[in-house]
Parts: sequence; C-alpha cells; structure tokens
Amino acid sequence: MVEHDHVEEIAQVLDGQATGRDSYVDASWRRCVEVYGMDPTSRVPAHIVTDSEFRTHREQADWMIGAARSSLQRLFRQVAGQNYVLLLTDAKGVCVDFFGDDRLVDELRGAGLYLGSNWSEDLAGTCGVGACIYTGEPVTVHQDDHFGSAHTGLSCTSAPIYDSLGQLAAVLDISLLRSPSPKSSQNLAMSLVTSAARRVEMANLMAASRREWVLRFSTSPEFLDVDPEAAVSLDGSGRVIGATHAATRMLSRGKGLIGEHIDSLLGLSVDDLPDLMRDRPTEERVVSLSDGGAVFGHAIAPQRPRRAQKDRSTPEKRAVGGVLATLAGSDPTMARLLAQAERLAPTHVPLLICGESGSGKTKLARAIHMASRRRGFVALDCAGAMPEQIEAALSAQPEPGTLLLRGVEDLRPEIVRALPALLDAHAHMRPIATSGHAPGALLSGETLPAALYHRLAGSVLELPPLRERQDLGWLIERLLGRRCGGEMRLTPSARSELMARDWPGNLRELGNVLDVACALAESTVIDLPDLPAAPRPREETLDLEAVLDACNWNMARTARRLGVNRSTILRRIRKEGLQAPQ
Ligand SMILES: Nc1ncnc2c1ncn2[C@@H]1O[C@H](COP(=O)(O)OP(=O)(O)OP(=O)(O)O)[C@@H](O)[C@H]1O
Repeated sequence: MVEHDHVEEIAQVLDGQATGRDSYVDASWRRCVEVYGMDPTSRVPAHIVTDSEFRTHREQADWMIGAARSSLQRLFRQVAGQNYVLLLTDAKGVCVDFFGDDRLVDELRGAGLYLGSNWSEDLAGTCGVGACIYTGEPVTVHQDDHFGSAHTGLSCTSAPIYDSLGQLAAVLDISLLRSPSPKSSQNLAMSLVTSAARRVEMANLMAASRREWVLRFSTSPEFLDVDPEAAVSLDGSGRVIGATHAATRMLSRGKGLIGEHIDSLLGLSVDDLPDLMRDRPTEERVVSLSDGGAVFGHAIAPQRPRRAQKDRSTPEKRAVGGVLATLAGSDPTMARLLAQAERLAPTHVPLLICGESGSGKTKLARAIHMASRRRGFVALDCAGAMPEQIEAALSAQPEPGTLLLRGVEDLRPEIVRALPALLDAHAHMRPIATSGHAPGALLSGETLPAALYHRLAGSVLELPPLRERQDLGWLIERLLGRRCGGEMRLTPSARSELMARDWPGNLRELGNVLDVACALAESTVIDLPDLPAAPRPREETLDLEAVLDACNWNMARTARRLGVNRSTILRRIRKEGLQAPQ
C-alpha cells in the first residue's frame, strides 16, 4: 500500500503536480524516470563496486580520506549511541570511508551503507549522496524521498566537500537505518554534517598551503581563531590560489575566486596581511567585503621551509620565511641564496640576479620586492625600453619601490647612457636587474660599462639552473598542485622520467610540461604517455651555426635562444671550429 502511494506520488510529480517535497527530490525523481529509465516498483539492491574498483577509488581518494579522518571521528563521537552511520564518498558516489556501529555491520552492508557501495544517482536513484553530487548542495533525502523502494526506510543527510580549487571532491553523509517520521528530525544531522564538511575543507586547505599565506574569516570574533567559517590561500602577490567553498560564497561576486587578487575582493592588499595576524586583538582584525559588509580576518604566514638536507660541509643557514620561502624546497644552493635575499630585501642595495632563461629570476625579484615591504613596483623589459618610458614609469611612483630591469644585457645604448641620471633622480626606487649572462660575462663583455655594472650589481644573486637543483621532486609536486589542482598525481614511471630530464628551459619548461600533462591525462593520474617529449639532448640537435647566423652572431642572444650560458656557446664554437662571417 505504502509502495503504491509512493509510485502514485512519483507519477504526480511527472505530471507536474506539486507534492510538497523539497524541489531537489522532485527534480531527482524526474531524472530517475526520464533520464535513467528507472522503475520505482523494482527493488534494486545497493550497488557495490568490485574489490579492484574499490581499491582504485580508495587510492584516488587517499588524500581526502586523510584530510577528513579527524573530522569524521569527531562527528562520529558527537552522534555516538544514536545509530547514525557516517559515509565518506568520492565525487563519483563510491563510499571510501565508513564509521558505523560494528554490531550493525551486516544490516548496514545489506542497505548499502558500507564501504564500496555506489550511491551515484543513476545507479541508486534519488538518495542523499546522489542528490548532493547533482546539486552541489547539502540535502536530506528522508525515507520515501528515496526513489527506489529498497531504500525508502533510510534517512540520509549529505554535504558536499570541495577541493581548494572549487571542484567537488567528496560527499560526507550521515545516515540512519531507521528514523522518526518527520524530516525535520534530521535538522541537527544537517547542521553537524555541513559543519564537518566545512572543517574538512579547512583542514585540506591548511595542509596544502603550508608555504602560502592563508586568510581565514569568521562573522563572529570569538570563533575566528578556533573555528573559522571560510579561508583562502594566497600566493606572494596576493592572488587567490585556493579557497574553501564558504569563502567562494562569501567573497566572489558570481565568478570563481581562483586567480583573483585579494585587493579586488577585500579592502586590503597582501601587504596588510601581517596586520591580521594573531598578535592583534580579534576586534581590530576587521576586513571589509566588496558588498559593503565586514568580517573578521585571521592571516597565517607561510610556515618556514623544512630544513635543507643536512650537509655537513656547509654551515647551517637560518631558515627563510615569508614569500621567499615558497621558492625552493631542500636545495642547499637555494637555501643559501634565499637566506641572502631575505637579509638584503629590506636594504637599498641594488641587486643583480643572474641565471639561465626560465630559472626564476623575475619571480625571485618579485619575492624580494614583497619581502622588502616597499610599495611601488615598476618592471621593464630592457630589450624594448626607451628612456622616456622609464622616466614616465618611475615618475608615476612617488612611494619607495622597486625598479625591475629585466634582461639588463639588452639595454639600448641610449638607456645605458641615461640610466645613471634616472636612478639618481628616482633614488627612492631600488633597482633589481636580471640577466641571462653570468656576472663575469656582463662585466667583461661589451654589454655594460663597468660603472653601470657596479651601480646595478651592489650584490649578485646567481640562480642555479633547474638541472643542478636538489629540490626538483619538491618543485614537481608543488607546481603540479598549483597549476593542475590538488587531485592530480604522477605514476612512479612518469615521475622518474621528469626527474631524469635536464630541463634546458628550467622552471618555465617544467611548468609547461606539467600543464600539457594535466591537459592530456584522462583521469587524475598522469602517466608516461601523457608527458610531452623532452627536447632531444642539446648536443645532438643543436645546429649552433644556424642559430648563431639567425642571431647575427650575437652570443648573448644565441645563448638565450638556446637556454644555455654564454660560456657554453663559446666552448661549442671553439670545439666545432666555427667562425663568424666576415
Ligand atoms: N621557485 C619557483 N617556483 C615555482 N615556479 C617558478 C619558480 N621560479 C620560477 N617559476 C615559474 O617559472 C617561469 C619562469 O620564471 P621567471 O619568469 O621568473 O624566469 P626568468 O629567469 O626571469 O626567465 P627569463 O630570463 O626567460 O625572463 C614562470 O612561470 C614562473 O612563475
């Protein structure tokens, strides 16, 4: 009889009649009949994936299971003794983690409230997990809200968990085999499960952002430091690189948050973050929202990097903090260089940063600027710049700032002549020059007069090429996470292939290779065939003479084009006995 009423009610919904049920239930019923071709009278049992499918789902959700564990345990303790069962499913609806009463395991397994059950809507019909995946919102699917008669005894309340890039990553579900009749009996379950999902997102964002700034928000000051509502992670320039779902709702104006600059979202810039740290009273840490509202903010500075590999031959260096710390993993050369950069950042010493193309000179210059707490930042590509442009750009910066001169070996002669006077006239701008040439080559060559070299190179920072860095593995993981999203993984063979390459294009090449691999991978796993081929070893492919000709035998340009040092070009010219045309 009850079953007959249920079928009748579904028929009414299909006829467009209102039933008083939640709209997501009506919509799901319609999909079950019209899209998945299901029959409400057939008793379809729970769908359980095979053991090997389960292993795959579990492996892929491993990171989420880890991030969610303590929140699930806490939630399970909160509902202890009330016969609730907790399921964590992946974004496809397969249960990958489970907390329930051991004594009920057989019954729970029979009802599909167990590891390996697949609650996607197209298999299980209207259900909590399926409707949550479909709508992206928390839902309660209570008793005969379920479509299939096999599940109409259950009450399931499910909340989505998003990854820090805004993709649905998992569903947290709290279910009962038997429940009181009114759906409102599950309101408390809804509140518990949405809070737990929010905490999982927060834990996940914090774990992925140890080397970034994190800004957490709360509408009430007393919860700000202990149980905030939302959070974003920011790169050194203040760009959002991760957000919880609540932050996306709170801050975005209809579009996503990722890639947005914090100053366009809030009444503050990245330089203001230290004012929102815990040492200030909570009531003073107010952040204005773009809709005119305000919340309380708690900024957490990037954690210091793990200590560089113990190298007894080099003295232990002080750990670097802040944005500079985000540039390297455990590489002794980088650790020394970043410690130097950190000490030089607040001074007015002009800096020259040398390194191969793509080795991160510009990135380092920006990080030094950030660490210097200067405000204005003027960046010029020396190859194209004219003196009037430099003058205009500098004049637009009244506050102390940084003048970045990129590719200083390409300065036009008229700028070489004009630059000293420009630097004198704008002494509040600290010059940082970058060059693809080694310092010795810059000084001894025809490129820069010695006086200008010394004017620009108060201190020289030489970035190692990627093939000489010991933190390649760390960089791969970091760039993968940042460019391709937290869920992408490399197979061991793809990883060892990347570790074996010599990266003539340095970090730029690594970033591009990972972008391509992420685009080509058919799942969240990047395998060997997804990697673009490495350029063939330079020794084999280099038609040096042709490139020299194309660059009018300009060594600097040739070296840049080939991504090698000028000294490498000179050595190869001698070795191959090449001669410039007369
Ligand atoms: N430490 C780093 N971590 C992550 N990405 C980095 C790092 N350093 C550089 N990159 C990335 O590598 C690319 C090249 O960096 P950058 O422009 O700073 O190199 P460059 O040495 O100035 O290159 P060029 O001399 O060719 O202008 C950029 O996309 C940058 O974001």
